[in-house]
Amino acid sequence: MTAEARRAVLGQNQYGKAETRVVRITRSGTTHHIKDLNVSVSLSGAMDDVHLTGSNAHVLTTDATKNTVYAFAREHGIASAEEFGIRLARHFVTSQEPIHSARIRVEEYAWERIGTPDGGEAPHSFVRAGRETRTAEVLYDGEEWEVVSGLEGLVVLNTTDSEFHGYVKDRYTTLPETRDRVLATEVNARWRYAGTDVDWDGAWARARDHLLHAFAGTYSYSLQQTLYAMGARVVERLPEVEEIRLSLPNKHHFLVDLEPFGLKNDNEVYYAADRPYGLIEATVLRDGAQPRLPVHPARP
Ligand SMILES: O=c1[nH]c(=O)c2[nH]c(=O)[nH]c2[nH]1
Repeated sequence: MTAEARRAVLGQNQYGKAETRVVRITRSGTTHHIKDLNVSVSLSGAMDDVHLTGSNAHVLTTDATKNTVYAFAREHGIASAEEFGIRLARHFVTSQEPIHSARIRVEEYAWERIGTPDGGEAPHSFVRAGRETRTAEVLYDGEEWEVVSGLEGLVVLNTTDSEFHGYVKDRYTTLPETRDRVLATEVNARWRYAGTDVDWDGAWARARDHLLHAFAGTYSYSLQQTLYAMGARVVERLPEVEEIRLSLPNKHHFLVDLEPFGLKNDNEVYYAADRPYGLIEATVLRDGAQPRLPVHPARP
């Protein structure tokens, strides 16, 4: 086929401002509150012309979408990442005819109040809470809503109650079987709600608690089994959740061989390897629910 005969056509497209960092301070007297978000806006609709003809007549600028994030933070405050995402998505789809759907992704960085020497809390001093981030993703097409909440970077470790044995032994298998190992992972989870009538902060906190309780409470024969227990606990205990997808890197802790130094190592000294790592991923659904969470989510 000649180059002239091969015609290109425009496929799926979206645009918007990615990673707008917005920090909102709310002051109630001398006590201050902080919300720290990274917001990505992604819009789709009647956007053929901008790609094909050079007409920008349908284009709400990415600059304006960024400004909207800041203006809404001022005007409406940020009650939760989900509520803020819903407000933005509704605004873009209902205020601009050519925009048919909006996807808002939010990462939230948690700040905790710094304690005071007398056991109280400083009213306006904060410390960033670890590496963990809360995530929210809102999709609105003018009719249907999809809200997916999640968390990333929640690092957990069990010092026992983890075995791993009975696996396939091919000619390349060298891993020793173990009846007692350290099990550690970084929990990356996203869960999809059935609707939008949800107590976003409460549901998020309950989901996080259930993930932690299942990790701590499961006697594990593999990280796969622990993953399923974590996902199942969230789906079974939170009626508003349809499905959850977990991505768990196995943060291997290898026993160090101390025999060259004449020392025994009875599960006491480990080498924490950072790579490569096993990557265990699965979706857990409410029985009968449609799987809609993408297996490979786009970033940001
Ligand atoms: O929990 C585990 N699951 C695996 O599939 C696996 N593979 C491996 O080498 N170690 C582990 N641990």
